[in-house]
Amino acid sequence: MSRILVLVRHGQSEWNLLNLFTGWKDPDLTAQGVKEATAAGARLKALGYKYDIAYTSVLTRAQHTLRLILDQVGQPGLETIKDQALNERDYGELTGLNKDDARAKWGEEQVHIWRRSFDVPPPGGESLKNTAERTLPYFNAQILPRVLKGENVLVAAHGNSLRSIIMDLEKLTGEEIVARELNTGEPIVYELNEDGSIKSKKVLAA
Ligand SMILES: O=C(O)[C@H](O)COP(=O)(O)O
Repeated sequence: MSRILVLVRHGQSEWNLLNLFTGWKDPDLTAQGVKEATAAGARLKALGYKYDIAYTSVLTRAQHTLRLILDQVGQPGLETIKDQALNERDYGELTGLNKDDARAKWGEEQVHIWRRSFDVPPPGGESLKNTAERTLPYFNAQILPRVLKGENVLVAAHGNSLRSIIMDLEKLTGEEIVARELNTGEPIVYELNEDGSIKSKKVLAA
């Protein structure tokens, strides 16, 4: 029984490339993002796992990443569940703004607090803590039980929705998780024990 859980942030999106706060907006992958997702799939294929189910958000960049990975691992028809609980954190009024323009307007420190504090939400948006309040109930009710019963599960989602899940899995503090950067298209492969603790963890870096 292998109990594999793969978490992967989508490949580079059009708005990542333009340096815009994205949140719940729905840009697709860039050509570079397509390459990253395809390469992530090839690295997963080399591990040789077969997956029982996949989960993703309702946003195009995560779904497209998942499709490219499933093609690579030879499971293009795998059952996939899409849920907005896995969406990126909502960036509120920052959505669509250039990150450098936002720093010029509100100051470097304030923008850093909005991006990397645990519980200070940007105006009208979600903090990482607020994001965890929707991702974790979903993860613990829908995704984790499938892994614990011995299935292999792939999750393609977003920097901050995945951070909130990683925080819980790895038992990190708010301070520790906000310091963790997730690269686009870089799968993290966990093998879990029966009680949900981590047996092994591999980061499949490019
Ligand atoms: O929504 C966004 O803009 C990014 O995907 C993540 O943003 P961050 O680097 O500020 O967490």
